[in-house]
Amino acid sequence: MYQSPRRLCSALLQRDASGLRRLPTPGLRRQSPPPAAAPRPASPRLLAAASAASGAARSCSRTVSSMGNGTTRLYSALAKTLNSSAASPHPEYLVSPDAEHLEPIDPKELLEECRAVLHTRPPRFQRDFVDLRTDCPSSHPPIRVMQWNILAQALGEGKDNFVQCPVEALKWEERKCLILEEILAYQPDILCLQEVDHYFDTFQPLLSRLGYQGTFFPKPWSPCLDVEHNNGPDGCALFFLQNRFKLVNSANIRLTAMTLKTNQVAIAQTLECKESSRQFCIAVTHLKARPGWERFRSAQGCDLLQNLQNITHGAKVPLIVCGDFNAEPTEEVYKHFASSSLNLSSAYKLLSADGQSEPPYTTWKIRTSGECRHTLDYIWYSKHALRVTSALDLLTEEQIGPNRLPSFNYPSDHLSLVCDFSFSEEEPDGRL
Ligand SMILES: NC(=O)C1=CN([C@@H]2O[C@H](COP(=O)(O)OP(=O)(O)OC[C@H]3O[C@@H](n4cnc5c(N)ncnc54)[C@H](OP(=O)(O)O)[C@@H]3O)[C@@H](O)[C@H]2O)C=CC1
Ligand SMILES: [Mg+2]
Repeated sequence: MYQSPRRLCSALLQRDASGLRRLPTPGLRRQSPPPAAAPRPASPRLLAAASAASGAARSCSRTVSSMGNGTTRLYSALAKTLNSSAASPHPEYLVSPDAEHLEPIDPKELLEECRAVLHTRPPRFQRDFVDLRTDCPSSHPPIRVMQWNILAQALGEGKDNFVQCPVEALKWEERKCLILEEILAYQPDILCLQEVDHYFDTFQPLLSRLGYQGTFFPKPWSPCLDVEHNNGPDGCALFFLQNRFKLVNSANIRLTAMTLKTNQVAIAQTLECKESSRQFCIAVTHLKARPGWERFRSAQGCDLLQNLQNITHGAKVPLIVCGDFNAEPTEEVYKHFASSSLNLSSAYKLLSADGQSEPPYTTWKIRTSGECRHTLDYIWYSKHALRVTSALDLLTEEQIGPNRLPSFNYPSDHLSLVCDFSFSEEEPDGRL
C-alpha cells in the first residue's frame, strides 16, 4: 500500500522577504522538454490501465453521453439514491467494488508517466509551502488537505468561454496528467474536488490504487450534460488516504435554499485518524455560481452550516470545510461562515501580512465578458480545535501570465489550496 511520504524537515525552512518561512516543494518539477531527436517516452501503462479498469462505470458514462436529455434523469435518479439530508453510516456504497482488486501504484511511476505525456509542455509552476507554526511541532504527522476546483472537462471545452486559452491546452489526455501531477506533487492526505466529471474513468481508479478511498456526489442537473460528447455530470469528490484514516460516517447532502432543493451538493465525512484515534469532520462543496445569486448562495451556505452543526454535534467534532463558494469575502455567505457558532476561520487568511485578509485571487480567467479575477475558494477550519501549520502559496501574476488560466502550464481556472493541519490541544487522556 502506498505510504504517505515524509514531509520536508524543518532544516529545509527558508525565510523570504515577507518574513514567512517557505518550504520548497519536493523535487517534482518537470524536466525541460527533451530535444526534438529524443526518443519518445514509453506508452502510459498506468494511465491506460486506469481507464480500462473502470470499464463498467465508463461504459455507463458512455451510454449516458449518448442519451441526450435522458442523461439528466438517469443521473438525477443516481443522485437521489446517494442523497441523504443527514449523516448516515452507509459507507458500503461509497467505495467502488473495483478498488479492492486493483494493484497499488507507485506514485513515482505514475508521475513519470504523467511527465512523459506532458513532455512537450512548459514546466509546471513552482509553489512553496509557507510555514505557519507558532509553537512546538505535534507528535503526530500533520493532516494535509487539498481544495481544488479542477474544471470539468465538458465545461472547459463547451461552456466556460476561456477565450485566451488555446483548445489544445484543454485536451483531456494531457490536462488530466497536469491535474494528477499537481496532486502527486503535494501528496494530500485528503483531497476535496469540485467540477469532477471524470470520477469513474480516471480519478477513482487511479487514486484508489494510490491508497485513497473516494466518494463522488454528482450535481442533480449538471450543466456538463448539455455539452455534446460529455462524460457524465460533474460533482464534488472527496478522497482520503486509507492508511491514515478510517471512515466513521458519511453524508451526501443536496443543498437547499429557503427549503427548496437546489442543484448544488456537498459531501461531509467524519474520519478517525489511525495514529491518534482523534476524529474530525471534512466537508466539500461547490455553491451556485454567477452574479445575481448572492442570496441563493447565502441560503445554501446556511443549509450547509446547519447540516454541519448536526454532523459535528454542535462543533464538538473538529471540522474542515473546503469549497468553491463562488463568493467573494464581501458576500453574505462568507460572513455566515466567518461568524458561525461552529467557530470557523479561513485558513488562507494566514498567508496575509495581518492574518486577516483573504488572498487577492483564487481564480483568474478571461471570458468573452472580460477578465475575471476573484477569491472564491476557501478552506475553513475549527479555530478552537485545529491549527494550520503550513499553507501552499498561490501563483503570482507573473507565473499565471497574460492569458491567465487555464493554460498549458496549469489545468484549471481555479488554483489548488493546500494546508497542513494539526490538532491544537491534547485530549484529556493525553492523545493528540
Ligand atoms: N435539464 C433541466 O431540466 C435543467 C437543467 N439545468 C442545467 O443546469 C445548469 C445550471 O446549473 P447550476 O448548477 O445552477 O450552474 P452554476 O450557475 O452554478 O454554474 C455551473 C458552472 O458554470 C461555471 N460558470 C460560472 N460562471 C460562468 C460563466 N460566466 N460562463 C460560463 N460558465 C460559468 C461555474 O464554474 P465556477 O464555479 O468555476 O465559476 C460552474 O461550474 C444550466 O446550465 C442547465 O444546463 C438546470 C435546471 C434544470
Ligand atoms: Mg468552473
